Amino acid sequence: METAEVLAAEQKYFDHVSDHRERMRRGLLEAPGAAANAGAAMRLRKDAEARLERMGQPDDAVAVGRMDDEDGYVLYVGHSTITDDNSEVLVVNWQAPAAARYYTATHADTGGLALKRTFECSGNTIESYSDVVFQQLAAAVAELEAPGDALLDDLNRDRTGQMQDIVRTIQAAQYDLIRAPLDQLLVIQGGPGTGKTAVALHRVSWLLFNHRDALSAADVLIVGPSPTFTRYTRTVLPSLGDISVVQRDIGQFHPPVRRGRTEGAGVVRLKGDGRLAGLLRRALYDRVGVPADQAAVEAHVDGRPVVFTADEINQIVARSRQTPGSFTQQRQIFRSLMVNLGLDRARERRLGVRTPLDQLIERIWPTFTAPAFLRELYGSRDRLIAAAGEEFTAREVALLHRRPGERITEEIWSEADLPLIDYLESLLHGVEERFAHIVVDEAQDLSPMQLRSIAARSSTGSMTVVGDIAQSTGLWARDDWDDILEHLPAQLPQVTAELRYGYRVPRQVFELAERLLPIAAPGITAPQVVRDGPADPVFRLVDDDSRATVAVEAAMAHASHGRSVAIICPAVHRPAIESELAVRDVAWRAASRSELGQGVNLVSPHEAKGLEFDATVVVEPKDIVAEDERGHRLLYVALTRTTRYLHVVGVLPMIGAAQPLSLSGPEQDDDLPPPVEPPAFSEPPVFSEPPVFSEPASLVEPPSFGEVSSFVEPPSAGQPLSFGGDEDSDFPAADHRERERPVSDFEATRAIIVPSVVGTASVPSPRVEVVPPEFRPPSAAPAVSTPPAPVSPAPTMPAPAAHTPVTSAPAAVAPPAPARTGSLSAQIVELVAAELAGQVRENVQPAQWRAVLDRVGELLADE
Ligand SMILES: Nc1ncnc2c1ncn2[C@@H]1O[C@H](COP(=O)(O)OP(=O)(O)OP(=O)(O)O)[C@@H](O)[C@H]1O
Repeated sequence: METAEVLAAEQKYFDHVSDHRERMRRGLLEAPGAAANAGAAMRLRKDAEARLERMGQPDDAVAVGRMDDEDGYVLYVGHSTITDDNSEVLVVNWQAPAAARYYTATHADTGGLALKRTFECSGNTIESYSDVVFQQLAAAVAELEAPGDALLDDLNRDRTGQMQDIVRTIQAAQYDLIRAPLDQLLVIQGGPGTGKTAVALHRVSWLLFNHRDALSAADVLIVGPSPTFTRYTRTVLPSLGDISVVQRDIGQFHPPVRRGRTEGAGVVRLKGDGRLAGLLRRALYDRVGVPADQAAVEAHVDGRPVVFTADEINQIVARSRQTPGSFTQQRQIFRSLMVNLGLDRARERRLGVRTPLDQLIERIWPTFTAPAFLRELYGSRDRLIAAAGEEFTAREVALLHRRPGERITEEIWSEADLPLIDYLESLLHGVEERFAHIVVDEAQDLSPMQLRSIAARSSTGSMTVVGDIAQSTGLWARDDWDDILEHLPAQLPQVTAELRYGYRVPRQVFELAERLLPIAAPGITAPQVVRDGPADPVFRLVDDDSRATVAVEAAMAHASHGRSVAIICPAVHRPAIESELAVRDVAWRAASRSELGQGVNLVSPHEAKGLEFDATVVVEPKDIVAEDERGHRLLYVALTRTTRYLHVVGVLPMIGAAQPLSLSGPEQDDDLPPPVEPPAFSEPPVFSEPPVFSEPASLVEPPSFGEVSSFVEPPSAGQPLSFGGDEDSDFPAADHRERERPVSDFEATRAIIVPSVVGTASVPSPRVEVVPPEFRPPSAAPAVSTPPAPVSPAPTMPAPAAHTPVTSAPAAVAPPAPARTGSLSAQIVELVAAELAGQVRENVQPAQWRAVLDRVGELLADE
């Protein structure tokens, strides 16, 4: 079939499915109103809300792709299952086992698939498609290893400041991690842009769907490094239909306190140290018991003194402390034991014991709030010394000591105090909110005390921990995952996996950034990038006066093309950049206020972690390097935030005398307005000899960051300095299409695209006309805890009109069978028994019946 015919046929099918989706939507909206009772209505409403969310908007594409097996059976894959009037499956949910082959099929193991088609849509209108023809793969692998058009199109799209789902183009290696078993602590290591965050979020959605008996949205916690990051990622799960997963940033685990104290690096580092847990615990229990210098204590019972010896009380304290539970629970035990003792002592006067003993009890075993306790502890050198024991030096104790605020309400807390308050809170009261699965993103930077906060919230030890050692910066920069894992739960197997292909950063940019790796993170293998970008990085030499102007103009030029652009700027240059933006009346967003989007964004190198933009302007690399003990890693982070364009703006030497950053020459064409005139240096910059800029960037091999003298060659005598090259070609053409770069062993080529060209005539059109009686999942089924059952009723596809008409009549919806083993059957029975029975009695309308039957069909299809 010709491309146009295929498109027309597919569109017809999409329209047909869309009609059914709207019918299902109406049914869902009406269903709660027909429930037999309020409880049933609430259940139906909750279920309907989640399904409506997953279903998406009426103009969203009904499917992301389709697969045809070798027998010509066809199944469409989408965000949600859509069935027709007869409960035949038109589109199957991406998380369902039946959809697995769409993601797992490779040229080496096709799983019985002949073709995989991925659609590019605008709304529910198909704009193009790309086909993977598996039969041709093996022969073509050697010559044509490249990512597919669908993936490239997704990677090249404009960024909006909100992360998008990747259901359409999940790669096989990513899919393996998405559906990895629940009962483990899975570490996903991967370089910048390898899809760690995307995989972790899709994994949550997959787990929720496939373990719905054991896991509900409320059982899952996602922890990000900052509010900005959480805002950036928080729309992905709702777009997958998972609306109520708890997403927090690491600074949110504590009772409400006033934040804003700044502290020196030494203090911050010390407060993150795992030894603090021991110190706090000792300090807390140091407050319990009869002071050593007292042999006895006296209480008054009905006005008469009653004496208790220190020994007998301390024995009760010891007994109470042996009982498992929080400080507060142990205090309850202590209190009841003391009351009994008091009653014994005042046997003849049984009344009146309670009030006076409570005062005594409070003296021996005081009650605290976490902030109040910590405030007192910081304020008392003696208490700190006592709790420090042999584990801390005098200098460390001095670092912790501080003058408390006048009142507890006036106390200002630092970020490093928060995990300590949280830990104290857990000692005092236990952890109220615990989760069966926790995702930790950007885990490589977390302090032991932060990791402890997270670990305390795990009820099972099941976690997905993602990060990149090469991007580990800050005071707790790590070189090894073991340093992180030792603070996380160990009751389940700890499994480490790696993502090896970089999807975000274009080749030209990554070739620059990866030169930092030998210094920044020796031993870490760079990810393999999957595509070329539209332009080489642009280097702009500036002086102190022109830096802000050049950076802002570069950003404005990109913003004028509707791109999201980040000025990644070290703190020392931020005021100048802000005032330049103000002078030019440029509206901009601050990552520090969690605002990200199209146009100009101002982002610190630390805030940039995990984020991405269409273009980035990295300001003064040497000052980024100076901003962190692992400054080269921080620069690596900054350089790897762009999906397309990179500008580096700085004075020479770019990252310090010992590690010059390469300066390249003229950039590729762009239709953007010419950038600002490069600064005119009255004298050569820091080097004795300035570098050449006259050659195209692509010909100038950037030097290694680690080499002292590997700067590009000096210009020939008399040659004018041409910073940034051809002034009219500072930006690449806006519509310049990124080139596909052949990548050997690219994971997508496990399902390699042959020929990955939209509608190419050489692709034999797959047969879609035969509607099989059933579409069975592959025998190599995904690793879920229960083996996938054959789909029933069969998710057959009624062919669109342009296709050969359906040859077999769709099966009627069978009445729900009695409960089999397995949750889905149970759910179906529950639906039918609890809802339908009631509805029948109440003369429910056909549309409402349909909603329930649709649900039954979906459940069966998903199973
Ligand atoms: N299979 C895929 N299909 C389409 N886009 C993808 C795929 N995998 C990753 N991406 C895209 O690549 C970009 C980087 O992904 P993500 O942010 O998850 O990477 P990361 O490994 O977490 O990066 P970082 O280390 O910088 O935090 C995102 O835009 C994401 O949507």
